[in-house]
Amino acid sequence: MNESIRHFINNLKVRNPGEPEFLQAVTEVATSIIPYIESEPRYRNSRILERIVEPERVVMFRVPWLDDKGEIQVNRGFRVQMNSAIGPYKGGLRFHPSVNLGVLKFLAFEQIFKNSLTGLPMGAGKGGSDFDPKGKSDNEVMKFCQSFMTELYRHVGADTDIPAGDIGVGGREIGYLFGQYKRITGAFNGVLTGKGNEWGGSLIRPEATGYGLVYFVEEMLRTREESLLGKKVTISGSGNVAQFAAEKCIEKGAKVLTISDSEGFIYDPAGIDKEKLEYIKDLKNNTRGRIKKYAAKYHCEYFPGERPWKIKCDIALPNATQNELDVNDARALVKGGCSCVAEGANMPCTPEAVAVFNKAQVFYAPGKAANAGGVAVSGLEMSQNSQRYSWTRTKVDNKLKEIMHEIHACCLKYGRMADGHVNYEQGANISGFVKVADAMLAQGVV
Ligand SMILES: NC(=O)C1=CN([C@@H]2O[C@H](COP(=O)(O)OP(=O)(O)OC[C@H]3O[C@@H](n4cnc5c(N)ncnc54)[C@H](O)[C@@H]3O)[C@@H](O)[C@H]2O)C=CC1
Ligand SMILES: O=C(O)CCC(=O)C(=O)O
Repeated sequence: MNESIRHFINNLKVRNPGEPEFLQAVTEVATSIIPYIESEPRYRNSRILERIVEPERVVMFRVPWLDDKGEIQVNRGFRVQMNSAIGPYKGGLRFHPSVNLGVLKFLAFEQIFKNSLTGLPMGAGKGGSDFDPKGKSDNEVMKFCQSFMTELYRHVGADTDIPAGDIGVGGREIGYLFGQYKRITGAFNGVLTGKGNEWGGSLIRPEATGYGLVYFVEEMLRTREESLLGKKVTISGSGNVAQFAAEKCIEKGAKVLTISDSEGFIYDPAGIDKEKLEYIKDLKNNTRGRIKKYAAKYHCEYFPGERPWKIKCDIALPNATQNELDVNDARALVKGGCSCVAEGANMPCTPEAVAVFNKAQVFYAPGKAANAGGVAVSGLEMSQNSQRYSWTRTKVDNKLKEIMHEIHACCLKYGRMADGHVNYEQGANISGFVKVADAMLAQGVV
């Protein structure tokens, strides 16, 4: 680490105590951006990096609600409005007990570069609550969402800040949040994305993050004249991203061996086929049960409390949560012959794990590039809402493919190393940074 990077990170630590995930995300970006900025005095002199790590605004609020027993529950709500240089704040809401300000700042920070990479006019934000939807009735989730939106509505808007889903926030929650926004404001507009198709949603938005991830993997494989056909894939998570990543892998002729939840993973050596995937979707989206039920139904192994990275594979797709793949997992993957890791989740690989992949010259795609398909189709949902029009499934899917292709090209542009290896992390960081930095320069010191 050079002296300027060390100095910058030390200042950051002092200003953001108790926020390890935020420090991790910024350190990763600063390490590739600072050497670039040193060769571009206009960015250095206008202190773009110092400004970009400060949220433009943070809103934090009380979320009281009544549970099914009539007892009062109190949660904490947040919205981090990180950067609006290239468009209105845009990014998901996470409902999970681990949510705190530092986690949301890391996610909002990543969103700056990701949204920029999509090529669409979207700034960056992220929000959520420490509310845990697990084990709650539909009525309780609705009560919580209504209370959450009763404060959030004054800070968001179709042209100012457009939230969407993330962990614990899917179609059900977006519906309750939208209903309450409409009730309070009287406005039916595109304030949220991930809406249902009947009320302003875009076709392909539910699929977009997982499909986009697989399109990105295909782009990487194509540089080695390879395809997904016959490849063994391990996947973590069993939520929105994992389900549709698995679906697209199966469609492309790959064999999906694992899927997981926060209690453990299943290993199905015969491969998860379409029918088994439908079972997983029903289990997770409707009955909201645990993944171990899959092992009982399909007579395969279940590993309680473990993550799937010890299973030999060609491609690994971490699709659950941050820091779920550590240095030992990375070593096990490399030893098992894995040659491609693409992040469906945000920051699932620790920095030490990424170092192992780089050293072994394994393809490694950071989430801000590989999972950008979700927010990209959210951007397309905003365009359709502005036009008061709905595009076909094929049109949205083709646009998603084009966007993933372009993001891959951006990574190549700034990430190609002297030995020919592509550092996708560096490529994504610099490419995402340049557009936002130029917009900030043009808009003066604000
Ligand atoms: N939904 C979207 O469009 C996008 C999501 N992402 C990221 O993808 C990841 C997954 O999000 P979704 O699939 O939307 O959420 P989800 O709520 O649908 O599913 C989350 C999955 O992760 C698992 N999980 C959660 N915490 C865990 C933990 N501590 N350990 C192990 N597993 C855990 C859950 O069991 C579940 O299978 C997150 O990192 C999210 O930020 C990134 C881009 C867009
Ligand atoms: O679709 C969106 O606006 C949010 C997606 C998201 O939260 C993410 O990219 O991590």
